[in-house]
Amino acid sequence: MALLDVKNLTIKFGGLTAVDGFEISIEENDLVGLIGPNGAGKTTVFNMLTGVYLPTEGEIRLNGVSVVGKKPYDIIELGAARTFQNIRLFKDLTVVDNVKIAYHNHMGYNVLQGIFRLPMYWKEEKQAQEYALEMLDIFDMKMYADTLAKNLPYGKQRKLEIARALATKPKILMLDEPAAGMNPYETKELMETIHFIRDKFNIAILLIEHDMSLVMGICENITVIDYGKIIARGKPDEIKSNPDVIKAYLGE
Ligand SMILES: Nc1ncnc2c1ncn2[C@@H]1O[C@H](COP(=O)(O)OP(=O)(O)OP(=O)(O)O)[C@@H](O)[C@H]1O
Repeated sequence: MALLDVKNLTIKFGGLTAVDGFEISIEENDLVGLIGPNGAGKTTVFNMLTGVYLPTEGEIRLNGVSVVGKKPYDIIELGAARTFQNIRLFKDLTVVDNVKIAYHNHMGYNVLQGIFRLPMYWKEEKQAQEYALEMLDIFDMKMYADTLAKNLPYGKQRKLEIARALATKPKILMLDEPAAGMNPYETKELMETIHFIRDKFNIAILLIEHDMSLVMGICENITVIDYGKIIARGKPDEIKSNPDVIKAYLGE
């Protein structure tokens, strides 16, 4: 059974079919890319996979469980985490608190234990703090733990968003243009980090990206969409030389 199995995923906005019959099957530990020209429907696919949009048609199964109609929070609980094209952090919280918040669904203390600061509360808070610092360490960001998120440079805010998504302990991580706005050095570093977290946490990663060097450099398999439809799927080398893909990108 595939970790994520998507069949005939379709969504219509009024007269526009933004995604039309999208299909993908992702296994544990896969590192795959979703690419396509501007407005092709990539983010709309993510929005359906994560419960932000309700598909007009189609099926999405995560570990065998149908997630169509489920709320984003429930889909996170089932093991799918994502980042956004436009960074969404709690900008007035510290870096470490941003990560701790994501870990909260793994904490077991109840309201009373929390209000009265009972031992269970302290034990779990300590665990959350340690876990969050461990996440930050992976991204080489431990030294920013007490910095407010809004004061981080752009590239580090992007990394923090990934660290926060990882802290929900997903089985699949969906990254929406993680390298957007990064300089070439930051992009290269990010490629290494993405590879590293896939191996360390044994998770699958689905990546939307405009930066071709990043997609071609790390993805084992790539799906290309244009006007909401799949036009190609294959290994990076096959995609690079596919005439339909070249045509879509050059806008002939
Ligand atoms: N809520 C919505 N209402 C109406 N149209 C929408 C909505 N969300 C997306 N669309 C349309 O669906 C199409 C696909 O948009 P989407 O943002 O998924 O493309 P994309 O491939 O992610 O583009 P980009 O690379 O520019 O981010 C576009 O024509 C967009 O205008």
